[in-house]
Amino acid sequence: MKKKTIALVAHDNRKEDLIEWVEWNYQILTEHKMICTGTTGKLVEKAIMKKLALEGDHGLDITKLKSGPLGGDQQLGALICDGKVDVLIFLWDPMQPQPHDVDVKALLRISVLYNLPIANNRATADYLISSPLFDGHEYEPVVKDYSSYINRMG
Ligand SMILES: O=C(CO)COP(=O)(O)O
Repeated sequence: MKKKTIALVAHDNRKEDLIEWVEWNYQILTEHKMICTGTTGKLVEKAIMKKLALEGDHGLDITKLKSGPLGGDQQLGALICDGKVDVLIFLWDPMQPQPHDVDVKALLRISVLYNLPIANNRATADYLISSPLFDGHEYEPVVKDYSSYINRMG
């Protein structure tokens, strides 16, 4: 089975939700690579370590980017442009304005542009993680052909 790279991101008011979801799904998640924005990553790592009763140098495949408002969303967007992310679980907060709203919008836009499977709420995250395409299958999203746009002369 080819490991997928799962990006996990949650705004502060949605972190509890994401961690609960991670606790439900840690067995599947730990079969893949995880990449998170900074604070989310620390919480995800802590939750999985607790589930697996791990300590210290745990060997989990989890990358922590910068915190979202400090550029983590943009780092993740760049990885998506480079085809380095397979799935994005991004529980964003619909009830609170974010100081980095433009970065959030950019991350969502780039995810749609590259036809990335994205979940912005737990129900969709449940559907994604239980899809046969999530575990055990290769899946290459079809990306629209932008060559005429790339080759335009202005
Ligand atoms: O703000 C975020 C996404 O927009 C999440 O960042 P943190 O995981 O660092 O809290």
